[in-house]
Amino acid sequence: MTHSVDQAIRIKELTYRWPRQCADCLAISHFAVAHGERVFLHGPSGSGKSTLLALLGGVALPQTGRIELLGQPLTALSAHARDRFRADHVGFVFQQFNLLPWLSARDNVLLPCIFSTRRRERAGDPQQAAARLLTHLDLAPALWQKPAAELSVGQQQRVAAARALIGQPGILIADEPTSALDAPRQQAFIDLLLAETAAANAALLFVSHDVRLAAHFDRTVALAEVNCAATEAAT
Ligand SMILES: Nc1ncnc2c1ncn2[C@@H]1O[C@H](COP(=O)(O)OP(=O)(O)OP(=O)(O)O)[C@@H](O)[C@H]1O
Repeated sequence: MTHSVDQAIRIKELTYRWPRQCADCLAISHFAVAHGERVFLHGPSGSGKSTLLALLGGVALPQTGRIELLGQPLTALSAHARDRFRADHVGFVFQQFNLLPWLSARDNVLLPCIFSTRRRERAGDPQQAAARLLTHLDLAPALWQKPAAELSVGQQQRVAAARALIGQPGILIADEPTSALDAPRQQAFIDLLLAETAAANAALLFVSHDVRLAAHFDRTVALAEVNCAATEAAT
């Protein structure tokens, strides 16, 4: 995709309050991530990181404000169109992986290319792209045909990363993606994430508690710096 706008992620005057809560969880006047920029976002447990990612994924909608991804305002899209947009342009690595347990590791990686023609086209040969990513993530070929449910947690995390990266989405969002990996694999995982996002000029928003990882990224943001709801709740 040709990026005609300067920011991959742009949030303006956003507020979000969970149902039945009496205070906003998020109040962000401005937050943006440029194309090709790799941002490390951190904050304590309960500070709203996953809530922000749910909004960026279009799974929840803000009560006020605007979220633009690759120049597309998410709130202007129907639920179906948001799902389509996400499949085409956003790769997610979730804390809980969300792999389909009965599908093989390789078929899980190929899923975005089934749901999105754009991802399939950008992958070139999807089978080869899946093999390349799984190899870079050090998942032995003997495991590629195994159902995801029979993989270790660390192996599932790597499959989830390959699935997010296949077909070069313009935005990659990773929520605690290295929590189940040992130190050498954490490093390999982050190296691959950075290399793949650089190759695609994709924006990377990497969320983690582990601030030791921040040094790998272009910019570090504490959610409390941009979330005024946190300031209000704390005063
Ligand atoms: N479904 C929900 N309904 C109501 N409140 C919610 C819901 N999910 C999260 N919250 C509240 O929103 C706030 C932010 O939660 P969130 O999960 O976004 O934090 P987090 O920073 O991702 O935490 P963690 O690092 O522990 O995953 C918390 O106060 C939480 O209780």
